[in-house]
Amino acid sequence: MAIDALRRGWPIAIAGADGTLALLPVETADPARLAAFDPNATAPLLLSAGRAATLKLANQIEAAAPDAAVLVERAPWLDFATATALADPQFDLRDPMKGPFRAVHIDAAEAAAAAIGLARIAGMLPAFFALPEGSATLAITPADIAAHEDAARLAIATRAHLPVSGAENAEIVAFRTPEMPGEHIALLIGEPDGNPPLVRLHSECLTGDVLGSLKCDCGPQLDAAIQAISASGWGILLYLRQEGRGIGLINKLRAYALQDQGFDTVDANTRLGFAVDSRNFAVAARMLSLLGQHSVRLLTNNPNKVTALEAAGIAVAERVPHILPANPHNERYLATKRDRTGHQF
Ligand SMILES: Nc1nc2c(ncn2[C@@H]2O[C@H](COP(=O)(O)OP(=O)(O)OP(=O)(O)O)[C@@H](O)[C@H]2O)c(=O)[nH]1
Ligand SMILES: [Zn+2]
Repeated sequence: MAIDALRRGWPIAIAGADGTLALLPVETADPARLAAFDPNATAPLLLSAGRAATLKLANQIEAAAPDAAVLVERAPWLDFATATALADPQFDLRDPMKGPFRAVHIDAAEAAAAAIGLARIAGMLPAFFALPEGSATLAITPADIAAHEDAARLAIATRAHLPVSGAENAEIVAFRTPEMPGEHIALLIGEPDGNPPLVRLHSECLTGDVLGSLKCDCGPQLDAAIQAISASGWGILLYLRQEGRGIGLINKLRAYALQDQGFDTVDANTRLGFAVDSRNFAVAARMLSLLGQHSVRLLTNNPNKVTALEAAGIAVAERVPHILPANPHNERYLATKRDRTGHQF
């Protein structure tokens, strides 16, 4: 409901333990909606720290996590067009920013943090006009927002035999929660043989998986995972609906536009105001345990996947490298993964 409202450019309110915020999303608002929401033009701008640091907003923000909340004072000249330029990095290089901007204290810190998280879940830019709101307003809570990604709420919805080109003996199992927009999928390949299954956690990548994008390694990794699992006798491919490392397709494509300007995959995420990796691998652990698997051999080059799975209660008996040949378009992306996000190549 809240995601729907934000996409339509409607204000929402979030009631946290330390206060409530009424929020109008910058991405889908317009000057008329802003005037209706904030007739006195006093609402400060809620941004994320990554975005604020990019705008050279305040020194102390450099140290904050990229997806921490920052409140920017509403200077008289900070109109809707300026707010859009602050929210959306696509014009950063073209339009030098106005300023100076000043960060102000956030009273409703829990609601502010939840708002930044909700923007990511909704696949939108993390930027809102924010007004303090009395307790009479109908508001959602941070817990309502967290429920969207609560692995414990996942359940198996249905399962069916699904022969695929790389593995004829396969079964698809679909999972969902009441809140989450997308369904996660497991593809069970082969017959259990008493050994821990060979498992691949594949995060959705529409551009790579469906269109054959050469910018990343996802498409070839998907095909190779099915082949490797099939060849190993038995195992499980989890297809996780965590497009763009959890920021959604539109935001990933915004990150690609920044990469066209020369930023790498890490800096592009930060400039947009997101963490480098927003994925929640507790979801994968929950799926495996619903499938009765508590120990796996994991196909990955990403040590964070091993750590996250183990933290969520799944033993990783072995990490099996999953390295595919580079091409001229993804060479830099793979080098960035090696040099900046700890991937082992
Ligand atoms: N935000 C963002 N996401 C990207 C980019 N390139 C690829 N992705 C996403 O990254 C995810 C792919 O990561 P994976 O291959 O599952 O995992 P990994 O962390 O690279 O680790 P491996 O298991 O070693 O492959 C998918 O959700 C892609 O959509 C990018 O430049 N920006
Ligand atoms: Zn990809």
